[in-house]
Parts: sequence; structure tokens; C-alpha cells
Amino acid sequence: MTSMNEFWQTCVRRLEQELPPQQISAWIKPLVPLAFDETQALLRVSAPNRFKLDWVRKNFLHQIESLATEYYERPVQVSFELAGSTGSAMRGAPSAAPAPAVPAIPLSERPHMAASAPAPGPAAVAAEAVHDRSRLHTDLTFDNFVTGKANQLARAAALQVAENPGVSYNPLFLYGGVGLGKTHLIHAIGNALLASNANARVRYVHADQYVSDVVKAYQRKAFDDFKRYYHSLDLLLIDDIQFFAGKNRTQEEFFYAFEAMVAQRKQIIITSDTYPKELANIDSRLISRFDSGLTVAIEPPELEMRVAILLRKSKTEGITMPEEVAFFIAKHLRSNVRELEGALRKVSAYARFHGREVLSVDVCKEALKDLLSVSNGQITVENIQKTVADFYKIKVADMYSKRRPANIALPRQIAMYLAKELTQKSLPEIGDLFGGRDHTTVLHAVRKISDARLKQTELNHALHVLEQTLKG
Ligand SMILES: Nc1ncnc2c1ncn2[C@@H]1O[C@H](COP(=O)(O)OP(=O)(O)OP(=O)(O)O)[C@@H](O)[C@H]1O
Repeated sequence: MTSMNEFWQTCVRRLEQELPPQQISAWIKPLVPLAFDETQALLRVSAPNRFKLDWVRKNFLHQIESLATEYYERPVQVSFELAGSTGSAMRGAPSAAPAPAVPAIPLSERPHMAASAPAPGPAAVAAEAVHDRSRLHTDLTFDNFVTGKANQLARAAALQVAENPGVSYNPLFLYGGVGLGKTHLIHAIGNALLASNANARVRYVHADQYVSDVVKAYQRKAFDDFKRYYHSLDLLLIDDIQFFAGKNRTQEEFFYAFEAMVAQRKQIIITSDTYPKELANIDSRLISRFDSGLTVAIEPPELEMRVAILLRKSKTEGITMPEEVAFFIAKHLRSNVRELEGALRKVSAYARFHGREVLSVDVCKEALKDLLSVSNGQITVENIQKTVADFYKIKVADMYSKRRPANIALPRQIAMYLAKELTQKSLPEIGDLFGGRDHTTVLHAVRKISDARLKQTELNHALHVLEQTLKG
């Protein structure tokens, strides 16, 4: 038996001693351990549906993490995910595989709870059914969305749309890099709308899921049902629309859904990793539709906001985090909120394991050793190359390669420009680090980008985001 399976058996036995049998059969038995990642000390566990997933995450995460930490004799993080999904459930992006009009989990399938258990009442169960149908994650609300300069416009637009769906901005198009809160914000809009109108037909869908719904409708010859379902929604939240790239049939279907919904003043909210005109392999008709409402960016959080996020999240998790500790983490981890959440979980698992009730900077240094060594505050050319390559979704290797297509040449010139701007390196040194290029090539890139950023708003915005990411 693998050590993971052995752990799981031990874990279930231990929980059986602590919890009533109904809770064990309702929540614990349906869980399946998937894999234990030795290097990250991360245990992945699947839950059969979103309802159970939310519930176990809320109520049993710490218990299971403590047991795992005890068993493996080092701090272990547990990540729950939906059975059949590949991504981490921490991302809050449900990716269950629904046929278009999916019924909520039948009440008969819902677990029966012991009186002493943290059980949802009938109203909560009904609300869960609505949320299950909408695929909304109830934890992602405006209340727990921390605001700062980086996201205040996006939040204001989102609030406006939640209050007046279909009227103010349609579509609302939110874009920004990974882990900056786009998914959170659109769930918040859905949750707010359902709170004010429980009958509203709301649906969150990840673009990937929409693509697979189209494929299923195609295979089952069920396009009428598919259309009827999507066209009948009051609010459609579609996440990561860049995944539509090259999927022509999906784009066509979405175009019809879009036209039908907007004509009836039904609200559409779209997120993407970039602004509409920059979307690759998406039909220009769609791009112009995306741009016809309001397009707002979410930028990487500034220092104060990162601190506020850490303080807020630690409080929610019941962890005492002094401000200096929050500042320490926030100064070192700058790229996105998901990274901050990961750090917080690591630190708290470490502290629990070592019996430290109050977190200190030393505990953080120790717990985050690996993360901190990568981002030790120094801006290096390697750092710039990696950040720019990630941003433009090209390979880091293309920074040194001789390839010259425009989608590579421009990011490479941007990276050279940033290397000159943010490091002490000379032009020849930078040239060397970009695959042995001549210093005149670097000079040309620096001049070209500094001129272009004065004239092109989008380029200037991209540079601003990159500088912010690199500088923190
Ligand atoms: N402003 C914020 N306040 C509180 N939590 C936040 C905030 N922004 C992001 N988060 C949290 O950070 C995590 C990542 O955010 P989210 O999944 O919304 O990112 P995203 O922009 O959709 O990223 P991706 O493009 O990778 O899907 C989530 O757990 C979310 O709740």
C-alpha cells in the first residue's frame, strides 16, 4: 500500500473517533486521495461534487491537514478538488462537467447530518441548491474582496453591474494576469445578484467548460437545448475567454448567445488574461462585441493591498499574524493573490506543526524558504526574462533564441528595455544575457520601447503591470 493510502486509512480512522458516523459517511467517505506531491508536501484529495467540496474545505480542511502533518512528520497542505477536474479547487473556478441544463444535486442525495454536526439548515440547503445550479462559489463575495488601487475600478464596475444587471455595462470585460481576483470578482457579482433576487438565472462557466458543452451538444445533437439554456440566463459569467482561441464552432455559438442575451438586456461578464484586441485567434466580430461594453483591468496588488489581503485572510483562517509578518511576506511575494494565499497556508501549516501560536518573521523565513529564494527582492535580468515571458506566454528560451516572429521579438525587446531600466547592467552585458546579442540591438530595443510607450496606451499599461510585478 502506498504511504498516501496508508495515511488516508489512518486519517479516516482518526476522524471516525472524533465525528459522528453520519458525518463520516456524508463527508469523509466520499473523498478520494489522489496524489501526494513529495516536493511540495501537498496532498490532493477529490470530492464528488461542488457542494461537498465547499463543505469539507470549510469544515474539515484543518483537521485533515493536521492529521497529514502528524503522519508525514512535516507540514502538509491539503488541496481539495472536484472529481474529474484537473486544476486546483483553490482557484475557486468550478469545472464540474455539466450538460447544459444541469439539475442541482437532488435533495435525496444530500447528506443527513447529526444534530451536533455543523449542519446546514433547510434554508441553507435550498440556497446551496441555487448556488449549485449556478456553479457559484458562495465563498467569493464582495465582502471578502480586498480593495486597493489595483482593483478599485474593476470592483466599482462589478458592483454597478451587480446592482443594475443588463443596464449599465454590457458586457463587462475584466482582464488581468493570473491570480489577481478576476474569478473572485465575477463570483461576487453572481452571489450579489442572487442575494437580491433568488430567482435570477445565473450561471458561472469556465470557458473550457463552455467549449466542452458545445462539443457535447454537437455530439448529442442537442443544440436547441444548449441554446435555450444559455439564451435564457439573466447573468452569464464566463471565465478565461482566451480559452476560446481557435475554437471556431464555440465562438460561433457564443456569438449567438451573446447577441441574444444583450438584445434582451441580460448581463454578460467576461474575464480574460488580456484585453479584447490582444486576444489571439478569436473572431474579430466577437472581439468588437467584447469591446462594446466596459473593459477594465485588474492589476497586481500594491504592497499595502498585499498586506491587507494577508491580514484579512489570516484573520478568516483564525491565524494571529502580526503586521510586521504580513509586511515581510508582502514585500517578498509580489506577483499575485493566489501566491499570497499559498504562502499563508504554508506558514500556518508550518507554525501548527511546530506548535507556534503566533507567527514571527523567523517562522516565515523558515516556512517560505523555497519561495523566498526565488523572489529575494533582487531584480535580475533572468527575473525580467521570466516575468515578461510568462506575461506574453512565450518560452523563456525565446528570450535568447534567434527566432524573430513579431510575437517573440516584441516581448524580447520589452525585456531588454526593462533590463536597462531596472538593473545596473550595461548594454553589452544585457546583450550577452539575451543570447549574445550586440549592444546596438539592445540600444535599439530600449529606444524603440521607450518611444512606443509614450504613444501606445496598451503598451504603456502592459509595461506598468510588468514594472509593478517586478518591483512590488
Ligand atoms: N482582492 C482580493 N481580495 C481577497 N481575495 C482575493 C483578491 N483577489 C484575489 N483573491 C483570491 O486569490 C485567489 C486567486 O484569485 P482568482 O482565482 O479570482 O484569480 P484570477 O484572476 O481569476 O486568476 P486566473 O486567471 O489564474 O484564473 C482566490 O482564492 C481569490 O479569492
